[in-house]
Amino acid sequence: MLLSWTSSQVRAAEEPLLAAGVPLMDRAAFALATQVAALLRERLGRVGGAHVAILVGPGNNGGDALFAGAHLARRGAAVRALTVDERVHGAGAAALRAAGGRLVAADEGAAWAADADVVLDGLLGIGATGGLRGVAADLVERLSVGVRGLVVAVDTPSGIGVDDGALPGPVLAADRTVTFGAAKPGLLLPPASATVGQLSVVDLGLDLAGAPAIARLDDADVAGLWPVPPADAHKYTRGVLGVVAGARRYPGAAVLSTTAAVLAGVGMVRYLGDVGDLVVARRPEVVIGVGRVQAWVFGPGVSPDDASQRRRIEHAFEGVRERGEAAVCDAGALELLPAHVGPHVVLTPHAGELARLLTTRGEHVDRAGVEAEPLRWARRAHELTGATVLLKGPVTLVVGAQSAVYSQAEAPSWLATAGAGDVLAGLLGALLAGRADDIHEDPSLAAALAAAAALVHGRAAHRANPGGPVAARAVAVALPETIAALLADA
Ligand SMILES: NC(=O)C1=CN([C@@H]2O[C@H](COP(=O)(O)OP(=O)(O)OC[C@H]3O[C@@H](n4cnc5c(N)ncnc54)[C@H](OP(=O)(O)O)[C@@H]3O)[C@@H](O)[C@H]2O)[C@@H](O)CC1
Ligand SMILES: [K+]
Repeated sequence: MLLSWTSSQVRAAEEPLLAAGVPLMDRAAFALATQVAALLRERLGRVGGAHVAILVGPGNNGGDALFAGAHLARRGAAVRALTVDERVHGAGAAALRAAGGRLVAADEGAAWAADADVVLDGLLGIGATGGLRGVAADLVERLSVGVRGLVVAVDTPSGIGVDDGALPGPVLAADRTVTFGAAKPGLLLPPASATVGQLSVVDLGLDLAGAPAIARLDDADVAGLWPVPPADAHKYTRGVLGVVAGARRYPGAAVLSTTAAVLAGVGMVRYLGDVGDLVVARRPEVVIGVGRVQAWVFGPGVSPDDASQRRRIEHAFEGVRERGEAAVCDAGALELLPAHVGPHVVLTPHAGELARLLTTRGEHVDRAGVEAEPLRWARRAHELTGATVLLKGPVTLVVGAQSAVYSQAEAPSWLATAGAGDVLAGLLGALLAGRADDIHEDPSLAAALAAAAALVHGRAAHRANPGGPVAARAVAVALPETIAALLADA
């Protein structure tokens, strides 16, 4: 599991080590230089003679970059540091000069940086207040037009909202971010997370206190959460999922959500709706009609003005309230959500649907507003409804009980396709049904399961067609192998 910690938590953990004389900056800079040298060897076959540009801000972030530059200069790289402020980390600048590197003013070095093999962005780290200003902002705007080489961000892409993932000004998008001590929330949160590239965390031996801000599950976590049937399992002990989905106008959503649930390995799926004939023709495992269930999927392909589906969903919500059945509330069912539910109900809106849901509850926000501050609005929806909220997007965020926040970024952009949400709903429903008793005991588990479903959804899309277009049905079909691979590697 990747955990992230706020800048003040990181500073608090650094303090006792710095007081004890632990050379944190040396460690950070050495690890950074080692990674950059490896990238140069990969790209050019050598470090000697490579052109390395360093963007140097006024604080310790610039210091890290200068010391890393000194290491690279000693290995034969041609290193130029572009300064944006009169203040420059003194010892770092001296080390770079002693190693043969040069310091130049930003406007003098910008063209050289645009053509360098690697650009190290050490303008700002956790000391950033607001977006980049002045010369630093001008330099980044100029380089954002295009740099030939790789961009490596030092600790964070300079100028992101380190704790909230905001993009308050220009940011040079990185190919890789080498972050020190611990990941920071802004590296995992949209929209800033889109500027991070590949994330690498350098362990500085920090003893981080308090709860981490945001988590990202990995494959082993998901394998640990998966409801693997014991030897004496039968279909009812494995969980029964009720699915209220689809209509004559939207039959595909019913087929896709039930298919995903069956292929994710639930004990049984009961379908409620008007297209049972089509569902059974595609998935003969599905049982039509009412009966006892442990969890529900409401909403894929349901219009709120469909009176019969509406009745079924409203009736089923009584079971959710009275018997604590877990539920996925998706698409059309979001408009049928009762005023207040518990975290065992997982909402799965995209940004536009979340904006609508919030608006009906008195908030003033539109789709663009949700996209600019997704964590803020997912949190708000959790506070207002009591539900666990899974906000779909290029990065999926989950906010649940006990301040749980997850950020999952496995989905390829190809997964932004019709029907993908129906597959996610069915897959998540299968997980909720399979762990219904545990959710009963601890409703905050629903958030971890929602994050797990997002990871599996993304992995299944990769497996269905690595690096290329993928149809929703193919994602569902890839689920059994994807889950088996996760469990085998655990
Ligand atoms: N702590 C440690 O032991 C370790 C820390 N490490 C490293 O230190 C980094 C943190 O260093 P830091 O605290 O010096 O802050 P940093 O990010 O360099 O920026 C502060 C400077 O930027 C300026 N500035 C602020 N906002 C601005 C803006 N929008 N636009 C323009 N300028 C702006 C601000 O100016 P001021 O507001 O004071 O006028 C101030 O001068 C951390 O990210 C990691 O890389 C590692 O070596 C491991 C050990
Ligand atoms: K930086």
